[in-house]
Amino acid sequence: MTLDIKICGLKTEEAVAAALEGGASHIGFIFFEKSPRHVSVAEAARLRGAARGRALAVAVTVDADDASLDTIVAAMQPDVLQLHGRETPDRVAELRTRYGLPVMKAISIRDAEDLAAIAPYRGVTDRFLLDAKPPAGAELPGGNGIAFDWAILASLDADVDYMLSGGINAGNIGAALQMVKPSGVDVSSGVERAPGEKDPEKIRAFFRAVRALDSRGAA
Ligand SMILES: O=C(O)c1ccccc1N[C@@H]1O[C@H](COP(=O)(O)O)[C@@H](O)[C@H]1O
Repeated sequence: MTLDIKICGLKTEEAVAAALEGGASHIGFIFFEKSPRHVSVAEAARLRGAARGRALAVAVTVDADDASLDTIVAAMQPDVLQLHGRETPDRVAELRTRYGLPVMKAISIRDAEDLAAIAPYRGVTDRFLLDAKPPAGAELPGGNGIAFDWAILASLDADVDYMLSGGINAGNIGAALQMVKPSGVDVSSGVERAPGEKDPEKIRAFFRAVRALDSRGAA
């Protein structure tokens, strides 16, 4: 199975181009005003245009209301909705039906007990995004550049389809994929030069690191 790679928090044409050239399967746009990666709906719509047919565009939202989601979906036409807040299973099911789009529900992980949060969403989310739990007092529910202990995932049921997220970068992707077998990985601050500023060279380095694993049959 090929590993999906999502480069998240894109704000510039240059960064989108680097992600597409690297072979990203997904590109993510953040609709969360407190984030340094926040983009306007119009900008995301423009940037995702370049990727149409090359990578799936993911709208990342945090407890967004229907009016905001209607605007995002109509203007940007995402391929996937990433729900990165406290959306309940009922809300996830409702949004999946309302927009007819695949949904990826983010679950925050710090300890093995956090895996219990997965079960209520089985059957209502198309895929999980397993991300590190933000530190106490953090403003952002994701994009904090923190990895969790991937060994925790050893007890996960084999049929849980997930992207691995949280503090992934070119330097640790090899170790991560030796330990766990996600269907995809999601990278944001690990390919930045400063919060919210993607570094095309770091994006390229990330893809080189994945390809090196691929040639050893590890990805
Ligand atoms: O990146 C953000 O600013 C963000 C804001 C609100 C919700 C989610 C956000 N990012 C998501 O978190 C993962 C992990 O980020 P990182 O690699 O640890 O920096 C990222 O891929 C986004 O999906």
